[in-house]
Amino acid sequence: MSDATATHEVPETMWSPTAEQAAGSAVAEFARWVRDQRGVELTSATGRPDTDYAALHAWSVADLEGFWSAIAEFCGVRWHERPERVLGSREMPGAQWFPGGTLNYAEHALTPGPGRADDDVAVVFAREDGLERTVTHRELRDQVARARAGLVAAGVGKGDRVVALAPNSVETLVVFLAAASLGATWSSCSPDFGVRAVRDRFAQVEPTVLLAVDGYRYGGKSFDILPTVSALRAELPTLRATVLVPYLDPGAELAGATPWAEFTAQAGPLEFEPVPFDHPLWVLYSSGTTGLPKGIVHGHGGIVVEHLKALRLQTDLAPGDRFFWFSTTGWMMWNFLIGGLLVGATVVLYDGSPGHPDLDALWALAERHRVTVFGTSAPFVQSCLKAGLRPRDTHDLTGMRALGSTGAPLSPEGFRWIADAAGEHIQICSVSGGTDVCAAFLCSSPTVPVWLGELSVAALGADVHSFDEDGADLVDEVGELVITQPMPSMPVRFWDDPDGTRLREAYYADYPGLWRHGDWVRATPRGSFVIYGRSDSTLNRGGVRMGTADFYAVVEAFDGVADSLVIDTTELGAKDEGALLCFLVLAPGTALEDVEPLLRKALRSELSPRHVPDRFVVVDSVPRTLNGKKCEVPVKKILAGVSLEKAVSRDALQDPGSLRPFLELAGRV
Ligand SMILES: CC(=O)CC(=O)O
Repeated sequence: MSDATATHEVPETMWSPTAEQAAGSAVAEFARWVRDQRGVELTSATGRPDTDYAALHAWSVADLEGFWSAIAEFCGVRWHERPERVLGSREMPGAQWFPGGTLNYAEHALTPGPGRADDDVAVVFAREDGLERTVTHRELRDQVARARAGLVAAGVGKGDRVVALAPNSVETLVVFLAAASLGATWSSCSPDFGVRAVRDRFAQVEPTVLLAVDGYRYGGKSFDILPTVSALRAELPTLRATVLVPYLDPGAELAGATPWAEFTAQAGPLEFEPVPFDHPLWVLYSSGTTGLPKGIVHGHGGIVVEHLKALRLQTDLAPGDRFFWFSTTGWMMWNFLIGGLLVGATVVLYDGSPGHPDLDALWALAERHRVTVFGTSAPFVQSCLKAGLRPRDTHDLTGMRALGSTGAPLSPEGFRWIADAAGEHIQICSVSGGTDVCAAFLCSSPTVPVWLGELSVAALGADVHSFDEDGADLVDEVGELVITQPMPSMPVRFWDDPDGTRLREAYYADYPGLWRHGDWVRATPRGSFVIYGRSDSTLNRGGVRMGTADFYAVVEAFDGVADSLVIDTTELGAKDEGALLCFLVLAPGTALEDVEPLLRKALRSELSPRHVPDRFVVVDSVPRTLNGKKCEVPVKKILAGVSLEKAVSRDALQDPGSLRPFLELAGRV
């Protein structure tokens, strides 16, 4: 694959830790700890092995057992039964982590530890209409114990499934922790999901209890979802109870449902069922644009050690920090966000539109609640940039030390905007991984600089490679992102995939025994990475292949372009065979004639003449999944003549109507 943007020069440094910051970080403390406690002498050329991330990473993948056992001990994993060893089998798929060990996720989130006192705030909750609430660690434990008693009364035990059609709110978190404490398995959908999308997910896991709200607020409007909840209950015959949180209307009721107040009326004991390391903690779902969404099962232990590592070491999160990431309960970033509790940080939950009443809302929230680590998506950064926002001029963001971005590659302009408009003191943590591992393969470290347009490092314990088609390593060339050794948070299995066929097909078909993630990536000689988009939606122009992220970075840098979607129909025998099509959502007041010549010129000079689209087509909106990802592959299929039903599950989309122009183009309406 060629890479038209790679200059092979070291890009501008956007942020760099001071020597004191680096040495004072938890990751440096960990490096000193492994030297002192485990006798690991890191091979470092810098003279400061504790802040030499490359040396630590090299050890973490050369000695997986040593590394993950050190993480478990350094981060204080609470074993009930101690594991016999770290890795039983290391074969992928099917690696056996910490066999014999038992533990419980909820115990890690709820047990007081150094630096977190009972009366410290565990959770800050804010809703877009101004409703706010804080919950201390003591209150959170009490609430979880009550919900646990409620679940027990409903007959929930180890291995049962508890599902939630509920927002990013305190009640949702409480019931998740209560379910986990019992060894029950959790699954959640955001309340804006339609009945079919929720049924396609929840019916698979045959839940015992459903947690639901009466409605939600988004973009200044209230949405009553009681009809959805009723319809859903009718489709889930295994349900023994529905718990209703009166989230919008304090008087809301649903026949046959247990009101929240009644469900949590009993003060119960807070106990933690010890479960095996790979016992199902939750089921997440693959984006599910076609067929039934795949249920990705993660284990208690895998998530505990992965999130401890990611949050304590890579993010430097600790008690006293306030951790925010904009997410709904239908995206894995919710699961990652609440992991802040594992390291004693305060988690800041936000429910609503990130753009209501305007794009300032989350920056105001960050100031009001003194957020220290602020997470968002690359499209949100792009929107703020386009809107000309300068939050540093209107808010005190001096306490914000890191800004995380994910969901799509963050453009170089996005990096510049964060430094310029939010603050150059902020470490830009562009991270990439996926629902599949509920984690990032590529991320940041408090000991490593941030280079323009790059993800600073491969995560510790993640053996990340860029491979060519023959499985040879590439440096400074774009290849397939491949993980060559097991990680503890890889799926324990897919739901209802008894012989593992679907799991193998999803990740292990191309490079047997190795995890192919489906992203284009360039590994730089500095140890940093650049993501070029999904490898299954490549732009292939006369053999010159490029990820779509490059394309969007050029096109969406124009003020007149609000959103875009690029589809290369070359390889699909599509109706428009061989055409590169660029769909544009134009900003108000912009005409295609104004921007098209400029876009052609910019794409020609910044990418290549082959990447100038054959046609630009104006559309009202870009089809996105419920998690906000652009539907490149489904649209490509529609244009190739695949039937709508096979190309995409309409209920998995934010706005199924957004498909219409593509169906028209394919001559289907
Ligand atoms: C960490 C991630 O990879 C999140 C996402 O983009 O879904």
